[in-house]
Amino acid sequence: MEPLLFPNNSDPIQLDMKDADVWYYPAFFTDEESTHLYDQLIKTIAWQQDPITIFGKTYMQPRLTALYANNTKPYRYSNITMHPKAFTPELLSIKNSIENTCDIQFTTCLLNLYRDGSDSNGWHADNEKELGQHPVIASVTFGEERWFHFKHRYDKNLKLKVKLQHGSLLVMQGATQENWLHQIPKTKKKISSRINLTFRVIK
Ligand SMILES: O=C(O)CCC(=O)C(=O)O
Ligand SMILES: [Fe+2]
Repeated sequence: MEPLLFPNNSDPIQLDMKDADVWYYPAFFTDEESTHLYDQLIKTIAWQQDPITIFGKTYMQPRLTALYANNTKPYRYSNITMHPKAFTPELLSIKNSIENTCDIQFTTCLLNLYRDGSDSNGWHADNEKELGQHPVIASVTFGEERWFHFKHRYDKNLKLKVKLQHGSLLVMQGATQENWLHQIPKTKKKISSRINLTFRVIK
């Protein structure tokens, strides 16, 4: 798979993906802001590790997660039901910055903490019923860079990977979740932690 390489600036790049609408902002937040936000989020978020059930088997999730929102609506995926906590000041400020760009009001943020290269997120689409049709998912990275893989659900020749940089924003919208799956694979490299925030609208 050919990796995509990007200049280090804040101009958005539309990924060349059939049946999808995906934008990448390599440096949405400055390096300094990103490091500050990483340090705050590591300390202030209520990170938890939940058991998940996939095809009838129960495992511990290979990463830590947390859910925050401006309402009390639960989010259900992989047989887990998460109940949100109220947005923290840092989450509200990040949400505000990306809302100005995405022109949409997010209700909810699902956070992931990949502690090292053995933490991962398997192939899936963000297509839960409560996200509605054609959801906008805005995904922010702080800390270690990780590869983000896409594969088309029906045209098996179509795949690509993007290295999500410290301070970057990836926006998936339109029919992306209907037609593509995504994952964060494990890596054998000795790497440190990555925080990911995915802002969503829960109806
Ligand atoms: O960590 C990431 O960049 C992806 C997270 C993700 O796909 C999800 O939480 O649905
Ligand atoms: Fe996802």
